[in-house]
Amino acid sequence: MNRVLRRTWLRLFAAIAAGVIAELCAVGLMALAAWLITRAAEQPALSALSLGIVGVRACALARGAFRYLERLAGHDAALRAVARLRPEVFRAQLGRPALRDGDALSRLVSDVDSVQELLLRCLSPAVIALVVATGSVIACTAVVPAAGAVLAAGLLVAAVALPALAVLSHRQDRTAADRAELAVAAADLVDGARELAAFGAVPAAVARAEQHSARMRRRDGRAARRSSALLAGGVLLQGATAVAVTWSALLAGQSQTGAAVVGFLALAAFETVLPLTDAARRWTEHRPALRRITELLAAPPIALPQVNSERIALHDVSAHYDRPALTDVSLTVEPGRAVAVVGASGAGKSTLLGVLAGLAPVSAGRVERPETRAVTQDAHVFSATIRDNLLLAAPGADRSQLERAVEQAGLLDWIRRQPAGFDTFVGESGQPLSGGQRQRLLLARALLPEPDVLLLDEPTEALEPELADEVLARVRHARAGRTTIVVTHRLAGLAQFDEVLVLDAGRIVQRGPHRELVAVPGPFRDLWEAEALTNSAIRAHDDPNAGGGGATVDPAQPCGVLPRPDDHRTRRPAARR
Ligand SMILES: Nc1ncnc2c1ncn2[C@@H]1O[C@H](COP(=O)(O)OP(=O)(O)OP(=O)(O)O)[C@@H](O)[C@H]1O
Repeated sequence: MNRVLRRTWLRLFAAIAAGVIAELCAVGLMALAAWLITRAAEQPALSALSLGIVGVRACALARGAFRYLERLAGHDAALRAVARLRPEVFRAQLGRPALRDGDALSRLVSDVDSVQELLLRCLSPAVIALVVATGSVIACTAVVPAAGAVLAAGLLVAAVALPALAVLSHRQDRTAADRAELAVAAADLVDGARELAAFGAVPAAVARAEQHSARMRRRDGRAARRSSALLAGGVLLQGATAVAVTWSALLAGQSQTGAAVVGFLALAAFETVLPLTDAARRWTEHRPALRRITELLAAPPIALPQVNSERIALHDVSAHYDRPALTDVSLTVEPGRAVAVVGASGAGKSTLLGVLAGLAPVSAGRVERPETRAVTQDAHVFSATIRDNLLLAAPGADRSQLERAVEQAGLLDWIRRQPAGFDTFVGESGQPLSGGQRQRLLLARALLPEPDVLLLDEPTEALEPELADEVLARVRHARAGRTTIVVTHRLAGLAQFDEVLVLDAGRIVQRGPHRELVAVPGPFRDLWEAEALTNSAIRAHDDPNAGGGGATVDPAQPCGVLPRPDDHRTRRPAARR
């Protein structure tokens, strides 16, 4: 953090210096004005007042000019700091666990903005207040020592006790949490409107959102009352201290002029110190953001995978999100091999693919890999034509290449049926695609540039079993001789792969050609047998005359879908997104 802000400190120092001069001028202006008024009441010769008149004028002009300079230099410094910090923060985030939701992402953006707030509305006012208050106390003490002590006491309460109360009051303030809850409730109402209506749950959901809103209103009211009380307390303290300072000056034998000068000086000094209450509240509000950014920047950089190898090799690679997702995985895939990755849900298949693609965090170990193309489950379909979506991967591809890619992905017939063909507009603001169409479009886009290494995460998950097998077979055929790694839940068609990796709880528990894995007892064989039993039970249910019991496992036969105890996706026709 310091490294990023280093070049900012000088500008910020200049801004603070300008702020200090502006506030000292404001204090001087008040003190001189008090002197001028009380001296004028004594009706001296005009020449006796001229110095005071010039002084008031000079202080007023200088105060305005230096306040302007302070704003200019302060905002310049803060904006430069934020401009430098933002790319650093994004860079630090690269390679770390992906932020899972928009809220976290926007926090990353607003966290950086908080630094600007902290510099301009907390740090700068605090330093200015400290210097000006000290200067005012010294000046007051020089005129009347007793009054200086009273002023010091008053300022101390305003600078310490009121901000402390503001911090305490802010800690009790749950407005931010309430706002977040209300936002979630509102998002549920909007996004889930159809489901709520279908289940007759709209009134209950609206009532819940209204409860949040009412609670927030009540808490907002309480917070506003607390902050007004602190404001009023500050103003009362300011007045009481000014009166006490004036009084103590008179008691010390000062003239009315001297007493008025220190009294007004005290009033002006408070003007600089009272904003500390608000600064303290802001500090409490923005400090967590500063902590998050400091931690992110201080964390050691994560080594990104090396992209200079012909083959893919993982050496004792581990990957963590908030808990381990891959543990000590070692793997070599020579160029041209076709590898299938199977395993239960949450076994770490997508993470492994992400590591191979350089998209998932590596917390230990070493990755060697060539340039890869990866199709992740949440790959994006752009609001554009089918052609534009495809050309994104290979801008120079001609029509026959486009047709070949979509044919391999099993989408050519559907595109031909569209009136606009390849010019059909799809995506957010275009024609809605079914899960299977979307998935095949993404697959075609990945196949189009014919990459040397292609990583596919469940590329046929949303397709009907027969079509899924057909598409996978076409992909294998099209990719013959090129490295292809496919995460899949379907056991059918695995015989086409050179090797099958079985993952369990983040570790590779078995690997080898399909025929070898299925021939020996082990995790893969268990999955295979379980699948065979499931399939025969389904067949028996569909056709009671066919007989369902006593299923035998024939390693030569495809099994269908890999069973997962908690799996709902095998029955779900649409893609996850
Ligand atoms: N971005 C993430 N942040 C935090 N945890 C994650 C993230 N992605 C995956 N995980 C966790 O890592 C573990 C492995 O997840 P992964 O998606 O790799 O499994 P998978 O075998 O592909 O599962 P599935 O078959 O359901 O897609 C899981 O426990 C999952 O909850």
